[in-house]
Amino acid sequence: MLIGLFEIRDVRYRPPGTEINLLNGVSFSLPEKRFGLIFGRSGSGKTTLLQLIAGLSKPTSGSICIQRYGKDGNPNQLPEVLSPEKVGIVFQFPERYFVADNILDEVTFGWPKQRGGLQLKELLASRLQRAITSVGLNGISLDKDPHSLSGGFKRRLALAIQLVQTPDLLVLDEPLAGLGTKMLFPVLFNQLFHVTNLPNLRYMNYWKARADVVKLLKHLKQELTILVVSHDLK
Ligand SMILES: Nc1ncnc2c1ncn2[C@@H]1O[C@H](COP(=O)(O)OP(=O)(O)OP(=O)(O)O)[C@@H](O)[C@H]1O
Repeated sequence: MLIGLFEIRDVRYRPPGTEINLLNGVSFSLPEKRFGLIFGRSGSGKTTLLQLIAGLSKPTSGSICIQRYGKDGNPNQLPEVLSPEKVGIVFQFPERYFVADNILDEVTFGWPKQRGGLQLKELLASRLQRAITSVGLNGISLDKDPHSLSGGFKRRLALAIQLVQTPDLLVLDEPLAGLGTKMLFPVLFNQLFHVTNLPNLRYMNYWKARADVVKLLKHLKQELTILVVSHDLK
């Protein structure tokens, strides 16, 4: 059986017009259908790396490719350059980039505008159905305004938007950012001292959003290769 690896080989990146390399010889590999985490302090270049992997900018040197290996562990063909169409990227705080006023338009925003044949329409409709189901949005009306969704459901929608494109690799920048981090103290305080008057439910909902997104990523990693960057190892 062939094993495919996403390989980042000695990648360097210097933004055009600048003198400093933001990335200096980054190399790693991630097997297909596995979950990878890149952990690093703020400003270490994580977002820059994801943007290169997603094809939003080009490495100054080095390569980003898929390499397939045979049973004997040797490459069985030339590496294939990772094309941007095969990568879905979910930015930090993806809800800030929502543009439509209903979920259906948001998910289908990047779809071909020209009139496709019935086959294309059926294909797109089935992809939409799969994406919506796999992120657990199927109970929600597609007429709903994306901005009215809860924090966790906004993240689900952001994932569905990418899944519709059926990427081979999904890269996520700080997927839990803004979901519950500031809520730790009130929840702990309430649990420790059993204060009944705190607006506990709201805090708990934030924590639920975090747990929901983690659960969803665990579910998605069965079918997809996922790479997450975060400054928060926990
Ligand atoms: N186009 C650019 N020109 C010059 N410097 C840049 C450019 N883009 C990013 N930087 C700088 O490169 C460094 C790495 O940025 P990057 O956003 O990749 O880090 P990060 O690890 O994702 O940080 P955070 O966790 O805070 O998002 C930062 O110091 C940033 O200010």
